[in-house]
Amino acid sequence: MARGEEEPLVTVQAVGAAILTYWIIATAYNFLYAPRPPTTIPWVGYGKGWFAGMRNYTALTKSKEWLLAGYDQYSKQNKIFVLPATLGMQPEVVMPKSQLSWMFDQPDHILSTSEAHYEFLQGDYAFVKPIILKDPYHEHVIHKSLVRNLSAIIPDLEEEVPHAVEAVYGTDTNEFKKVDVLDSFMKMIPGLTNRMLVGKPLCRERKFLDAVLAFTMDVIRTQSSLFLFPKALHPIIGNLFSLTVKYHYWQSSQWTLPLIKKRIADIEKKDAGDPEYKAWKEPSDFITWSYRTAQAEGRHDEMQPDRIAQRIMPINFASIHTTSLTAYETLGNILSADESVVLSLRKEAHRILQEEGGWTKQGLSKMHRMDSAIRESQRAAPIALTFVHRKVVAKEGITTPEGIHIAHGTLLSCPWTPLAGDTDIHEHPEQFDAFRYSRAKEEFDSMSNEEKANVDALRLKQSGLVTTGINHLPFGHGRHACPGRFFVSHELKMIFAHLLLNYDFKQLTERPKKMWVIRYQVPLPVNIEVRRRKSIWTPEVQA
Ligand code: HEM
Repeated sequence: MARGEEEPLVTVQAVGAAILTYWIIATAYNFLYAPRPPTTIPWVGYGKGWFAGMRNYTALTKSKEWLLAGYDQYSKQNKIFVLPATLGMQPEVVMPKSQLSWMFDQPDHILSTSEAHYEFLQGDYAFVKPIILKDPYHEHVIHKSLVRNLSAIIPDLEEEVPHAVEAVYGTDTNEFKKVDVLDSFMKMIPGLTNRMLVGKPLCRERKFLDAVLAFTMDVIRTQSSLFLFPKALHPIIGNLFSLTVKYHYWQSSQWTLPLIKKRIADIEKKDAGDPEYKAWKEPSDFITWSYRTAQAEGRHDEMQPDRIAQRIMPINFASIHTTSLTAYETLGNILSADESVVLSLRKEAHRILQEEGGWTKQGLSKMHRMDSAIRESQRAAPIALTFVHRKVVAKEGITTPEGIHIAHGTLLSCPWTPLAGDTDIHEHPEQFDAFRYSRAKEEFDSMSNEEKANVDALRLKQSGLVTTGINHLPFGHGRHACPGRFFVSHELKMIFAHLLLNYDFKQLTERPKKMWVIRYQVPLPVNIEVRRRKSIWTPEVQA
């Protein structure tokens, strides 16, 4: 530099260094002040101290190993332990099986589900407005209405499933088509979910479905990225990420708002006794359920069209990825199992369809084999290491049955993956045994009445896809267990029945591989070959 020339105060390097320093300090501050489980209980991972904490933070592929080790060492002795924080995720106090019922029994003002969801899903930014997850009224609506209206939904699904399947798997009866399994379900499920949420014809509008799907991806991006940023930066970064959330919501609302407004106007006319509406029957979908529930409960805020339109989005979020992943695991598992599995499932679907003349609630409840194959897939290929989180919201904290005090703000969880693979609970848990849960039921069905009298039929029912329990947590358990699971059960059975009866599949040579990053299974691509059959499968015309 020439003499007399002054060095600029602000250089690119100086700004970069300042940002990096701020980042490190703010992240360390977060790390220090985040609610920390007591150090008096065991921690798995590299340990509890500062240095160990930093190593835990960056150990992206270790959580599974740690959780399994903690489960063997502590859960089996009925003790809690801590799964450390990795990459901005909170540390979790993992509850042993013996304390799960206690955990599920705690009231919401002591252990909160919605607070755990709010924090995990970055509710300040990820769902258009914070109120959507702060007061999850859509969950209340689904809890109250979905099961009650299932019978009406079945004929809708029966009509929608062939449409959704054909749009993705095609109708070519000559050539096998290569299909990416997860991608295929991600294309099918939104239409089916939205048949229940907004009805036909909107559930078939590709631009609307694309907006909804883009929204769900925005949520995942916002939620997972914000973990990487210090909390002090969330108002800036979170609001930036939420721009795409708002944009895709806005796109979807161009379709939903006119429909909701028209529905409300129709309902008001019907309620006012308009003679033209005497024969009008309000459609049974999420729009009507939301409006009617809010009306009955005097929730004027929840009767507004834009609020109902916003509430459609988190339900789509709760449905699309979970259902698609479950279907992906199931298809991968049944196609890589012995060929007799597909044959057995086909025989069952064909028999029930013949008996019932179409899909009915009764017929679907008799699909024991398919029910078992889906439930077994959930067990054999869990999508997350720990499930069903609860946040301690009691200001004074909570004391566990072991007598350990856990502070306000701490996260509790259930060790789902270790439970699913526990040899004390399941015989040969490493195997995918498609009919693990249906053999006893089929045996029971073939018994005489005298023989049946000696069997605990209730126990048999408890191994159904929709039955939750401390040994089976893919749909959660207790008051907050997934209210969508009854819909999912019908939806998936109809999809698989339709696929197996109308399409041929080439078997997979091995079970799809799994990869775990932090606490989640990353679905690796599974490609299958599929061809439309010339005629529906029957035991007589198999080829
Ligand atoms: C295979 C598909 C699905 C899986 C694996 C699944 C899983 C779960 C789990 C584990 C929970 C409990 C979370 C907790 O206790 O912390 C849950 C809650 C919930 N699910 Fe699902 N879900 C699925 C599909 C659906 C569908 C289709 C809907 C809507 C129609 C839905 C709506 C909900 C709602 C509203 C809640 C919150 C319940 C509450 O907190 O009270 N889910 N789901």
